[in-house]
Amino acid sequence: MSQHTDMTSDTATSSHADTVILTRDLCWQWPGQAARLRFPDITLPPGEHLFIRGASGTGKSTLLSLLSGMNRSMTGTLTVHGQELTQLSGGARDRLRADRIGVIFQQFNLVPYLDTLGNVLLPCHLSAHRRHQAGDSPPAAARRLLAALGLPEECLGRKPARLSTGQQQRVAAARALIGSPDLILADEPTSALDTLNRDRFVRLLLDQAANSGSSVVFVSHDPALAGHFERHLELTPTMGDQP
Ligand SMILES: Nc1ncnc2c1ncn2[C@@H]1O[C@H](COP(=O)(O)OP(=O)(O)OP(=O)(O)O)[C@@H](O)[C@H]1O
Repeated sequence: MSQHTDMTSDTATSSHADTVILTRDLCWQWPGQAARLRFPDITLPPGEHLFIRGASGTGKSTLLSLLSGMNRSMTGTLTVHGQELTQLSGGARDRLRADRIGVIFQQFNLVPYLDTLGNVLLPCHLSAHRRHQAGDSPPAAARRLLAALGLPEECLGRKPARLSTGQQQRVAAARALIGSPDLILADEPTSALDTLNRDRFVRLLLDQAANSGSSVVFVSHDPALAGHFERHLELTPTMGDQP
């Protein structure tokens, strides 16, 4: 049986109409896997920061793939920015993600042939909404974000292969933040960093998200990061839960 601890619903104070994420009874089964992943319900109001913790294999990345619309939940309901993702086509979910969601992947997924500025500006090329939100000069907005995240100026023209892991992480964060998306999803982006840099990065990310009013869902196996977040959710192993 699935045993999750849901602390978001308990602390939710807003109505369901006033949410960035609202999920009920989500589950997913990967092809070839006997166990079905069942996820606790989430109610996340605009501008709030949710920390999702769980050991390796408990389904953190899978849950983010459902929240971002990359995969479609097999059951239940999932509303992001008022749109029911389980009812949308793959193309419509891609559109919603481009316009409303910034994703920081575990391995950053920077485009190797683009330099730092090119990578950060990518969402503005994929979405007119994000371009509009980035203001009169998206390149200037990108530079401001990168400076706020502590990336040295000399890195702006470099491709990802010539950046350190911590620098790549800042580029990935700026790419997620540009154009002030309603929601930022971050998948263990700090796993390669030491404790001091990890805490600094999380603080910078959350401060920038707060500046733009973006909600954040941050997943990690590391409980030490929980103190940076006002909302918490724990995923626990499914213990052989069968369909
Ligand atoms: N593409 C896939 N095909 C088949 N099974 C998968 C796939 N991706 C993940 N799984 C399985 O789904 C379960 C949850 O994986 P997931 O990557 O979501 O966990 P996680 O909590 O993010 O793990 P980690 O902390 O190690 O990144 C695991 O049992 C994993 O083996």
